Amino acid sequence: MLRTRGLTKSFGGLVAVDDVDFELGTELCSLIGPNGAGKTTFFNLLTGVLEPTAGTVELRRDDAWDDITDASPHETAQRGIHRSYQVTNVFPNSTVLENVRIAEQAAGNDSTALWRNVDHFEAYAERAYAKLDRVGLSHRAEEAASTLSHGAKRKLEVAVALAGDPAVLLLDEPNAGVSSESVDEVRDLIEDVAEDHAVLLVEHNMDIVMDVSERVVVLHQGAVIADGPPEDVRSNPDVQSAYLGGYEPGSLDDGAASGDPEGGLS
Ligand SMILES: Nc1ncnc2c1ncn2[C@@H]1O[C@H](COP(=O)(O)OP(=O)(O)OP(=O)(O)O)[C@@H](O)[C@H]1O
Repeated sequence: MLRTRGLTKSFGGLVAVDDVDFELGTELCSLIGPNGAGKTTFFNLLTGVLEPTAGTVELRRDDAWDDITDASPHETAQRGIHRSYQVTNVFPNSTVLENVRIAEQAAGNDSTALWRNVDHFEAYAERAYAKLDRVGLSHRAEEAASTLSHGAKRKLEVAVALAGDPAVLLLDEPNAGVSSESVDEVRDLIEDVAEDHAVLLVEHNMDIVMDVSERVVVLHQGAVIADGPPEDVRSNPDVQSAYLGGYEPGSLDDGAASGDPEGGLS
């Protein structure tokens, strides 16, 4: 579906992503690692936000690999790689539905014609409504996005990322800042969208990662130090010393495996 070869990004003397060979299939794969490991930089390279120092990014289309290393963020989105952001990134004064409809319109590459054609407008609104339904927000469709709780805004972000029906979804900490009562809903949402998308998930909550992932890739100082099923990664001594630090399922209340050296979920 999506692969990198020798992908590298340096910022001056700092190698943030270091010679990464990675391939994402039709699966739910999590990318984990301590703060500063290079996860966000890796997402930025996959989506054209940053240009790599070296290496390639390729997307599978039919039976061939397309080189998208130099594609812009807009082009990568058009080609079917969508992303949700670590920081909430919605238009607060637009309605919940408008936020997704605008994304559907942008994905449809129909941004000017749309305003002249009522049928198109309604078709996009319908698709947007379906996305809201999927994330459990259709009952808030007509409210301003600013009125949503933080957790509901994260769901809206996922709905925006679903707009245009991408093949690949990159979810950057969809659970960040979500209240503890809503964690299960976010987990269910991640599992649901993985039913029909290839998903690469960055998530610091190890209970979620170990529960939902088919595969876990661990970055440390920009390099991949482990790649495999969650149970293998969890027991990998290199991963334990670089990141997990004694993590046991359900131990998050103790602050283990939070990615934050001082404990607690970041
Ligand atoms: N634009 C930039 N200029 C200089 N250094 C950067 C830049 N972006 C990231 N870095 C550095 O690259 C390294 C990797 O950062 P990155 O944000 O990718 O890590 P991360 O794994 O996403 O961390 P977190 O879990 O805290 O989000 C860090 O040392 C960071 O300070």
